[in-house]
Amino acid sequence: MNGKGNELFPVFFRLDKLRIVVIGGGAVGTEKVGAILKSSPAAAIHVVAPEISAEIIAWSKQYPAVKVFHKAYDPHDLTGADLVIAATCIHVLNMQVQIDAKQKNILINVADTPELCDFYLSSVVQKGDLKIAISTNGKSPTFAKRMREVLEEALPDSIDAILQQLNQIRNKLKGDFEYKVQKMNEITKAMKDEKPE
Ligand SMILES: C[C@@]1(CC(=O)O)c2cc3[nH]c(cc4nc(cc5[nH]c(cc(n2)[C@H]1CCC(=O)O)[C@@](C)(CC(=O)O)[C@@H]5CCC(=O)O)C(CC(=O)O)=C4CCC(=O)O)c(CCC(=O)O)c3CC(=O)O
Ligand SMILES: NC(=O)C1=CN([C@@H]2O[C@H](COP(=O)(O)OP(=O)(O)OC[C@H]3O[C@@H](n4cnc5c(N)ncnc54)[C@H](O)[C@@H]3O)[C@@H](O)[C@H]2O)C=CC1
Repeated sequence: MNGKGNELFPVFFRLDKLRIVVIGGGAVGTEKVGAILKSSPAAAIHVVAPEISAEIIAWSKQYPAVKVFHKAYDPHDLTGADLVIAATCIHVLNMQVQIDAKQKNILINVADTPELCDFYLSSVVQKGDLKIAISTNGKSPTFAKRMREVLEEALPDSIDAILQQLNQIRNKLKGDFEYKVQKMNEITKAMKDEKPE
């Protein structure tokens, strides 16, 4: 393996509780906002740019927490933000947004400069409540996209039914933590042992 491999730590944000500010509303801004809304339709997203795509405008009408601001960036746009995505076509402007965000201790993704990112977006596989995030450590986003397609195809939609059943069992289990761990491990053992045909 090349170097130390992928050292990113994946987490899953509750975006209904956080505000995201996206600077830039062109092709990449649209791709990022679309990816966020696909996973988290209740995400509070402010998009700031002189030109904002028709798709983002449509989303701002469809999703109550998406707001658009037709204006050039200024640092006040970051007020109240928990996460920022800098996705303008102007490299020095993206760098300035990164400096401003760091000064305010806000986590930032700079679309054209992975080195300046505090976090990357991932490819996302979803089957009901099951969600799998894929990262290539920035090495090949296209590989991440293809891996998503492979997993979307390989995992049956019915996998969510298993998850729902396990949740029902989990909620009914009486006993201490150790007992629950042991019981849930027993019930799910076949998932690990069964080899696909
Ligand atoms: C580092 C990262 C930071 C971040 O943006 O978060 C980043 C950076 C960059 N992407 C670039 C290009 C492309 N990005 C995509 C697509 C996606 N990019 C996404 C994430 C990430 N992209 C993060 C790392 C993720 C990882 O670990 O792999 C995905 C997974 C999630 C999402 O964006 O929602 C989404 C797929 C979603 C899906 O379909 O499942 C495509 C393919 C396409 O659009 O079809 C291309 C063109 C082909 C190619 O380059 O491969 C460029 C060069 C720009 C230029 O050349 O000008 C940079 C900058 C650089 O690398 O310098
Ligand atoms: N991370 C990723 O997945 C990818 C990143 N990129 C990078 O993303 C960058 C953006 O590319 P595109 O979206 O295709 O450009 P674009 O030209 O489609 O959109 C640029 C956006 O920036 C806005 N903008 C310009 N001046 C501004 C200002 N002063 N304040 C606020 N917004 C301003 C414009 O109004 C427009 O909405 C490029 O540098 C490209 O290298 C490209 C592909 C994928």
